[in-house]
Amino acid sequence: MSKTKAAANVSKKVEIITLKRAEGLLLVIDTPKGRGVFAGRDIPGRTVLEVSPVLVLDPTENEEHIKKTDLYNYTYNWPYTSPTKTDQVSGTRTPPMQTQAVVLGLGSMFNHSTLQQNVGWERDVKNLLVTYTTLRDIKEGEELCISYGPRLTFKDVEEEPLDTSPEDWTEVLNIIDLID
Ligand SMILES: C[S@@+](CC[C@H](N)C(=O)[O-])C[C@H]1O[C@@H](n2cnc3c(N)ncnc32)[C@H](O)[C@@H]1O
Repeated sequence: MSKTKAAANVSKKVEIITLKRAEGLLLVIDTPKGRGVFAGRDIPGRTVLEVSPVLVLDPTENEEHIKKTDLYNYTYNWPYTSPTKTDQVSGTRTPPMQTQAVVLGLGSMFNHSTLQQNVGWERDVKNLLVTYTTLRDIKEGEELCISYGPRLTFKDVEEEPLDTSPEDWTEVLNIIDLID
C-alpha cells in the first residue's frame, strides 16, 4: 500500500514512516549465540537491512522489573523524557533520563561481535526506530552482527579462552614469584 493510500485510510493527519526489510535475510535457529540473522545472498555495503520500531520502557519499570528478566537482553539504551514531569522551579520539562527500549521486529535477533561487526545501527529517537545498515559488502552465508558495546551481560562465544596448558602455568607462576 502506498503512503497516500495508507493516509487515506486514517481519519486524522498522521505522519507515516516507510519501514524496510532487505531481501534474503535468514534467521538461523541453532547457532552458538542462539538464533541469529544471516545473509541468504550477497548484500552490498550501506544496505538498509531493517527498520525496527522500539518500545521505550518507563525507567522505574525497567529498573524494578525488566532488568530481572531475559527481556533485558533485548533492550538498547534509550533517552527518556517523562511525558508529565516538569521542573518544580522553572516549570520547564526536566532533562531526559536514560532508560532502555525493547527493539521489536528483526532488530532483536542481531547477535554481537566485537571483531566481526558488519552491521551498524542508528537510533531515531523522535520516531522510535532503529535502522540497521551493512558496514561493508557481505557474502552469502555470513552472520550479520552488530556491536552491543563493551559491557556485555553474557559470555561472548568469540572471546579467546584462556590457554591453560602447563607451559603457560609455569609462566604465570614465574610472574607470581617476581611479584613476591
Ligand atoms: C538481542 S539477543 C540476540 C538474539 C538471541 N541470540 C536469541 O536467540 O534470541 C541477545 C542475546 O543473544 C546472545 N548473544 C548475542 N551475541 C552473542 C555472543 N557474541 N556470544 C554469546 N552469546 C551472544 C546472548 O544470549 C544475548 O543475551
